[in-house]
Amino acid sequence: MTEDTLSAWRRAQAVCFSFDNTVTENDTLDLLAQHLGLGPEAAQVAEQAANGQLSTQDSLQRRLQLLNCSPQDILGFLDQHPPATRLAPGVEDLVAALQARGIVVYLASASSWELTAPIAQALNIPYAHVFADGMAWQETEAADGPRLVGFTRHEAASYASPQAEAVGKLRDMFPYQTLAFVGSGTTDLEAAQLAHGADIFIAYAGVVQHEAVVQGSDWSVRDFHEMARMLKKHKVACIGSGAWACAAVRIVAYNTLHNDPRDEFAKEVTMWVHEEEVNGRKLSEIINETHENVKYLPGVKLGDNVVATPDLLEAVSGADIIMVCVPHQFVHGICKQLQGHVSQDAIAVSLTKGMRVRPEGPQLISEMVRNYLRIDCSVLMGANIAQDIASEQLSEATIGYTILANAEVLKRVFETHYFYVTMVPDVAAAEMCGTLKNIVALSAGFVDGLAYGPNTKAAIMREGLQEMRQFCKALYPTVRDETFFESCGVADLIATCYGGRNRKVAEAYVKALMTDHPKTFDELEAELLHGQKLQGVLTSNEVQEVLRKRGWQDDYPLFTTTNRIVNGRLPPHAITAYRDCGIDGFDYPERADNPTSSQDGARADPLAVAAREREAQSK
Ligand SMILES: NC(=O)c1ccc[n+]([C@@H]2O[C@H](COP(=O)([O-])OP(=O)(O)OC[C@H]3O[C@@H](n4cnc5c(N)ncnc54)[C@H](O)[C@@H]3O)[C@@H](O)[C@H]2O)c1
Ligand SMILES: O=P(O)(O)OC[C@H](O)CO
Repeated sequence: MTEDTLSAWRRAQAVCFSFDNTVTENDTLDLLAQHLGLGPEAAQVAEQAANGQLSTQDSLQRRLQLLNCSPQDILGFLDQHPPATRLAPGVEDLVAALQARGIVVYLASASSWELTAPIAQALNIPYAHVFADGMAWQETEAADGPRLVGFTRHEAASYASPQAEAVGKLRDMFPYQTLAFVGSGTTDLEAAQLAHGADIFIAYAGVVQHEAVVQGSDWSVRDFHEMARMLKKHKVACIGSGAWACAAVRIVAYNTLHNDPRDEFAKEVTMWVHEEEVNGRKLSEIINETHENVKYLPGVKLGDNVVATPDLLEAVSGADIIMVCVPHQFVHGICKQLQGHVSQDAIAVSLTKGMRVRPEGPQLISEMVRNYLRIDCSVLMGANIAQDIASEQLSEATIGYTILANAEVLKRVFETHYFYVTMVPDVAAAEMCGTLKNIVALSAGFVDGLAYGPNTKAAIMREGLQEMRQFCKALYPTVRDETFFESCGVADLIATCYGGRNRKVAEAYVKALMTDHPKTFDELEAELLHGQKLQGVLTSNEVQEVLRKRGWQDDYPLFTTTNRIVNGRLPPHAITAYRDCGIDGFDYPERADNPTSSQDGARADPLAVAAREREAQSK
């Protein structure tokens, strides 16, 4: 096999298998003849065909005449020869491996539909992907009931064989860039060699070996497992190495090593590290030596098969599953660097919670990845506190997808016994929920800082969820209500409002204000998170910019009140008066220099506000 053939096999978008002696380990009509006690006679006809004394069509007719069978004979045959007993060794695994990679599998049969369909079913090939003629029956005077007289080639058939017709139709119907055909007989080879036929022909010689067919093939195999082994394995790379990135990579690295029943993933997982020095050493070197990210997820072994690199392009080299998991303000810069350097066969999945605001409007991170890298991008969102997942506590997540086959691969790479993954065809809602809950987490943190009880927090979370849904629907009208009940929706909101970093820092912000030592969010982020990043403050400013530009502020009272508290325009206890967007006397006008840019992370100075409040109180 040449490099070109291997490359075509790995690129194939569709594979069409021939039937007899290819997916089955026998010729079905010969087996039927044996079942009816006519084996030697049928073998004689087959030999004449092989010697060129009979054409394929004539040999088929001769065998059917010989069989002279009834519908009951066919049913008896199917009963005694169940499909599973007739499959060629390894074909089931190969078909499953192809389908697992999103490669479409077809079956082109010169036998009849009635004999082909059970085999297709055993291989999980949908009937719509099966090409076969039906059986033609005729009442005869000599026999008591109808007899099989032929296969119903439809009148319009302009191809020499059903296999050729299948290849021709696939070419007409679908723009597959690479179509592979697998067969064992001369009609298979002819079908593949049609003008605009298959891109590669693979001779399967595990049951019968025709020298001319082997000679005419691009690749000849005796074992379907060899073809499965030659399929490209998915290689995963993670862009990011913070707390969640590491916890997620740890799952993936475990799965590629220990939980890969289809053998579809390369064992090694690459992780891009935003390089920094920790205790005088490069973090990427520490990770590669200790298999632990001592700064962002200390005490947790990631897996020996995780390879850290500070080189972004090296990280994605050869990867075809790209996880994006960096704080959202950095994704744009990273996408620009990756543009043109990512395999066009790759798929991406964003674990990042956040959005980008451009002059023309908001942009989902998945949309940005899709636009820059020109590949499909799903999202994985959910109630996923990194440390809890790293300690293998039961958790759930939601994959939002546009292409189901990609989501299915992602589900297999992420799901494990403590991490359950569901899939929804709703990228926008899943991603926006993950983004917006970070604002509500700040609101909840204010409530905690003020030491209010569960009723108040529940009220704030309820309103938060309502505004999250309203905002999603306003921007993406096709989002589905059901998505808000998935892990990415209400569950993530609950987890974040009780256990997240945004909540923690917002609580500390209030407590610091209430003592006489107010601190900025930046100071608290550095003090409490040790390098981890707070997303809620930036997101609040970004969302507020959208609300302001569209005149929607009054329609989102909790988001707006939270934003005013974050920027020091309202005191924290205004959170409980969110319905009025603040308390009379505290509703400071918008500042002209309101910092909303997510790129530089600039924020308003709440110290000035606290000073104003103290001054007002002392008057
Ligand atoms: N931590 C969690 O529990 C959690 C859970 C779910 C989702 N998320 C989301 O995942 C995303 C990533 O968060 P995380 O927890 O993995 O990270 P983190 O907050 O733990 O760490 C911050 C990361 O940003 C990196 N960084 C700093 N400056 C950078 C720069 N200029 N360019 C690129 N990277 C830089 C740091 O090296 C570090 O890896 C965020 O959107 C977050 O909301 C986090
Ligand atoms: O710690 P937070 O507030 O960034 O939230 C973490 C996760 O998003 C929770 O699912």
